[in-house]
Amino acid sequence: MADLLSMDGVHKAFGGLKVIQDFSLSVAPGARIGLIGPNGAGKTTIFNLITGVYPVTSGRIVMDGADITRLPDWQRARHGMARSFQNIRLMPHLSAVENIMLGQHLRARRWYDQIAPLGLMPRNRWRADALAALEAAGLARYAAALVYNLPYGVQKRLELVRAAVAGARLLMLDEPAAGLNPTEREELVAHIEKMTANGTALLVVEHDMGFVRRLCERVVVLNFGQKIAEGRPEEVQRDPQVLEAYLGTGAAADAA
Ligand SMILES: Nc1ncnc2c1ncn2[C@@H]1O[C@H](COP(=O)(O)OP(=O)(O)OP(=O)(O)O)[C@@H](O)[C@H]1O
Repeated sequence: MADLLSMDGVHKAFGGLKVIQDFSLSVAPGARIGLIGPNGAGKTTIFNLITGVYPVTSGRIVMDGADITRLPDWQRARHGMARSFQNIRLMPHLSAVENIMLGQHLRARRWYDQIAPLGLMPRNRWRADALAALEAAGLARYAAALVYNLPYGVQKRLELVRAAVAGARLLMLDEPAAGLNPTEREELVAHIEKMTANGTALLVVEHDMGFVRRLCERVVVLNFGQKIAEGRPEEVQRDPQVLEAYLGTGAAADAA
């Protein structure tokens, strides 16, 4: 099957500092991949290179057959990638349903969606669709609530609904489990599984290996900007190079 996303021989340097070296990655449609590694290994930089926050120094990034290496970030989003907990941050002073409608706006491609003034027919249709998406996600009771009044775990789930209505085929989650209690974490795992059951691919940066094991069938390990291992979570966790990379860090205990 053709890759949804591929990175080929990607390098990134900030001045003289080589942060990513010869990194390649293939994400098939519907794949669920965890990106792990010690602090400062380059995980967030990989997300920034995929989404176009930073240009690559060299190498190539292809999304769904299109070379996106030199595209600005907003054009990359149009190719169906959404990054949660960063560039699709919720608007706290809008209601849950209004936040979901912002996601729909991202997807609006038809001419009448683009030009119709807010408040007319498309807006009503978007509201109905947004309510349906909240209902399907089990979050309908929060539709009218202002986001800043909602529990953190619910806010994270709302971000996923928004990415889904924006038509994301690749969902990139940056430390989704951070700051969640065990119950919220379980709810988030169940929710992510539900939101990606339609074949949305998942790329997750996460320190919580339990969370990664639950969600991902494949794990890529970065250390000092280089890929040092890739495989099923249980294989990768036994890899001597991976154990070495984690030695002496807080994550070593999780990875063991
Ligand atoms: N804009 C920048 N300018 C200079 N150096 C940068 C920049 N962004 C990241 N770096 C450096 O790149 C390296 C990788 O950072 P990155 O944030 O990608 O790591 P990470 O694996 O996400 O770490 P963490 O788990 O701590 O979030 C670090 O040495 C960092 O200081």
